[in-house]
Parts: sequence; C-alpha cells; structure tokens
Amino acid sequence: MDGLRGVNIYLVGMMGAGKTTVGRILAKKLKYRFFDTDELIVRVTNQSIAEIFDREGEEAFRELETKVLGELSAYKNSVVATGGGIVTRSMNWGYLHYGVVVWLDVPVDQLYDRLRSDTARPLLQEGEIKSKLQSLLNERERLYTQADVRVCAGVGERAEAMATRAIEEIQKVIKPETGPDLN
Ligand SMILES: Nc1ncnc2c1ncn2[C@@H]1O[C@H](COP(=O)(O)OP(=O)(O)O)[C@@H](O)[C@H]1O
Ligand SMILES: O=C(O)C1=C[C@@H](OP(=O)(O)O)[C@@H](O)[C@H](O)C1
Ligand SMILES: [Mg+2]
Repeated sequence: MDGLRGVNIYLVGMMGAGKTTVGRILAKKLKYRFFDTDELIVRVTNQSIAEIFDREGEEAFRELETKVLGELSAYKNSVVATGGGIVTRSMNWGYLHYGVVVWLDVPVDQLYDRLRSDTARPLLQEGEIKSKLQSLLNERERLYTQADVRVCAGVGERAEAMATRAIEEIQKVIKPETGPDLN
C-alpha cells in the first residue's frame, strides 16, 4: 500500500467497539498483517489478561501494553487492534502516531449489549457494566478524539461494513497523490 508508505493502521476505541473483530477483517481486505496487542500480551506472558490484572495489577498490564506497542512500530503494513485503555498513556501516542489511528466510535448502549455477559475484561467485572462503560468513556473520549480518523457505528452495523467504511475514511486523510490504491 504505497500511499500509506507502509505505515501501520491502529484501531482504538472502547472495549467492545470491535477493534479485534473489525481489525481482522480490515487486515484481510488490505492484505496487511494483523496484530492484536492483547493477544500478543497473552502470548508472551502465557497468562490471560484477567490473570495479569489479578496477579500483577493494571499498571503491570499497561507496561506490557506499551512494550508490545513499541515493538509493533518496527513493523509495516500491519493492522493493529489495541486494547481500549492504550490511549491513556501519553507515551503510547508517540508510537500510535507513527501510523494512522482509527477510532471505532460505538455508543455505550451497543457496547453494553455486546459485553453484558463478558467475563474476560477485568475492568468490567466489578459494579454495573453499563455505568462502568459510561464512566470509562467519559474519561477517555477526549483521548480517542486524538485519532486521525473516526468511524461512528451505525445502529446494528456489522463489522464487515465498519471495515469497509474505515478504509474509505483512511483514504480521505491520505494525500490524493500518495493515496493507496485500495480498489
Ligand atoms: N459490528 C459489530 N456488530 C455486532 N457485534 C460485534 C461487532 N463488532 C464486534 N462485535 C462483537 O462484540 C464483541 C466485542 O468485539 P471485539 O472485537 O472483541 O471488541 P474490542 O476488541 O474492541 O473489545 C465480540 O463478541 C464481537 O463478536
Ligand atoms: O479498556 C481497557 O482498559 C481494556 C480493554 C481490553 O481490550 P479490548 O478493548 O480489546 O476489549 C483489554 O486490553 C483490557 O481488558 C483493558
Ligand atoms: Mg480487542
């Protein structure tokens, strides 16, 4: 993808926004590699995300997240699905801005429908899920707006359609003369 000059595409957004799901589809469409920071952390530590939070705490998880993100910046032509909290460390933005940052913006009601029975996300295991999602969004929304591209989910919009729209939005922020030939 010449127009992107080989840079990575980073998907950011709330838990449940579909970063992992849409990212996989996007990578396939672009013929890019696909990475997921959570999956890499699980692989290198041989622990689940819940186990890391439980045994070592959130700060240790954030350290691992930054390390993995830094390592991924050496790659090119990759779609990277991040964890929802990656935007909270300013240092991470140094890595994210090597590439094109795409915010999957999904209303809390839809996030809740997807995650109401979730057991894998430690930040949602205590308290009422919907209000937790809302308070995390309140804390993080101004950070997500630092993305280069925002893709707002339509009601009931499928992951496949979001991936297609992400490509359209990415094309808009790439200069026409260097734009990717995505057709
Ligand atoms: N566009 C969508 N419509 C309906 N369900 C979706 C959509 N995108 C993702 N999901 C579902 O929502 C859940 C969370 O998706 P996931 O890709 O893990 O989100 P994230 O990585 O942003 O936390 C999964 O069960 C997934 O199948
Ligand atoms: O929002 C967050 O702080 C987190 C999001 C999760 O990833 P997803 O956004 O892929 O669910 C995972 O990194 C961890 O549970 C913390
Ligand atoms: Mg994910």
